[in-house]
Amino acid sequence: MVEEKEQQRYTKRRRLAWDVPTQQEGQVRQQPVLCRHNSPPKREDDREGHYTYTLGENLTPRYKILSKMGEGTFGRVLECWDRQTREYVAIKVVRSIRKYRDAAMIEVDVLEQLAKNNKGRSLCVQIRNWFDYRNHICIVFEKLGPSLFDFLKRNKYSPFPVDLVWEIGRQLLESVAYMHSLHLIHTDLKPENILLVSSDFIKLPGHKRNSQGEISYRWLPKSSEIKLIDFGSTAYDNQNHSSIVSTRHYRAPEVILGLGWSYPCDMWSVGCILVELCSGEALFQTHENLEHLAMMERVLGPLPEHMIRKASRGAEKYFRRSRLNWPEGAVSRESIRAVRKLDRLKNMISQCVTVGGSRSYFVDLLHGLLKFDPADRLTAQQALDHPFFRNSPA
Ligand SMILES: Nc1ncnc2c1ncn2[C@@H]1O[C@H](COP(=O)(O)OP(=O)(O)OP(=O)(O)O)[C@@H](O)[C@H]1O
Repeated sequence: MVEEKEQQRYTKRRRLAWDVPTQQEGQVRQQPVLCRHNSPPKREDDREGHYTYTLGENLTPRYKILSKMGEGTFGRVLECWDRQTREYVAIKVVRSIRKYRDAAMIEVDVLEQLAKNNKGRSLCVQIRNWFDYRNHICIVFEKLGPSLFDFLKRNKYSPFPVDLVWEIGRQLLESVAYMHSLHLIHTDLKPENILLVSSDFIKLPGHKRNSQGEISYRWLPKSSEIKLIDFGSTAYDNQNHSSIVSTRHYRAPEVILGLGWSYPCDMWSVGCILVELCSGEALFQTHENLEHLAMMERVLGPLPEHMIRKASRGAEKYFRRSRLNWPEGAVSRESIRAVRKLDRLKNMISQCVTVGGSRSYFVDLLHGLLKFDPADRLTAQQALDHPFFRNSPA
């Protein structure tokens, strides 16, 4: 499922989710809907087990399908009109394949736990309903805005201002601290799974001009309020954690080395996300374990020897005489160049954050989140108590 996820990220990166033309939606809304409250005739699912639908038709008599909002490994997310509550909702229609149906039921269970109090409801996407329709588990969510990834893309991968990173980082850590307090580990934190609550944004003139001398514009969210989504890979603390988890770029070293993982794997992902928001680009742009570890060493220094010694059978091949087999083991010159292009964390951040005081706190926080040894990594609560968050960046 994880390998599929890695490929998915690339389809995702090309996909326009948030900027789907509204014209399409508008056309659909104007179409007369025949048999308003009937379900369409039953059709075959597509080859991947996705539900086949046409915009404007019903998903059960209650929901009318308006547009496609996104797609992931588990299924498609459709914008629908809920005739009963008279509100727009986002419905994840899960693929009709056993493993995804089972994972969806775990997601429903997790969502119900998260929604037990106001805090959870304000930090994580709210589930409104769920049902089993034509062998597809359908999870009805409150409708949220674009993901942080959509926003980065919209801004041509230019960095977020540091005060926005501060606001987003604080809320992200609060959601993760809340999940951890319920003994839940998200395991798939990434900018695609963090949604802005509102789709409203403002357009500001940037400092730069393009090659034709025109001013370039940048978009900023009107509200920085965010919520976590996608609990399909969430794990309970009491499970055996030896499998490969997380989308590649946000995957912690203990996962790659096969050392087993727990709450700290989420904290590593948070560290990678904060750097990405600040620089505009994924910190570790790689598809391959040895290159990934080499990138980590380039940015953060050498891996601790005790972690190398404990590396699983599958990961031993990345080391020679207790050190990373790099650059000797590199698959290509491009790979060596990609690693060499990276700078130490402190220097990377200095280029993106110019405000002196918050910069040194930020670097210190990131070093705490990106500690190789999961036992030394900051917990979500410790990160929230870090001076970076105790002092306003402005
Ligand atoms: N409540 C929501 N409101 C608006 N958009 C949403 C909502 N939930 C999901 N989406 C959109 O649908 C996309 C896919 O959703 P989600 O990540 O839950 O699916 P998935 O199949 O579990 O994905 P993954 O492959 O990452 O596990 C999201 O990236 C987002 O763009």
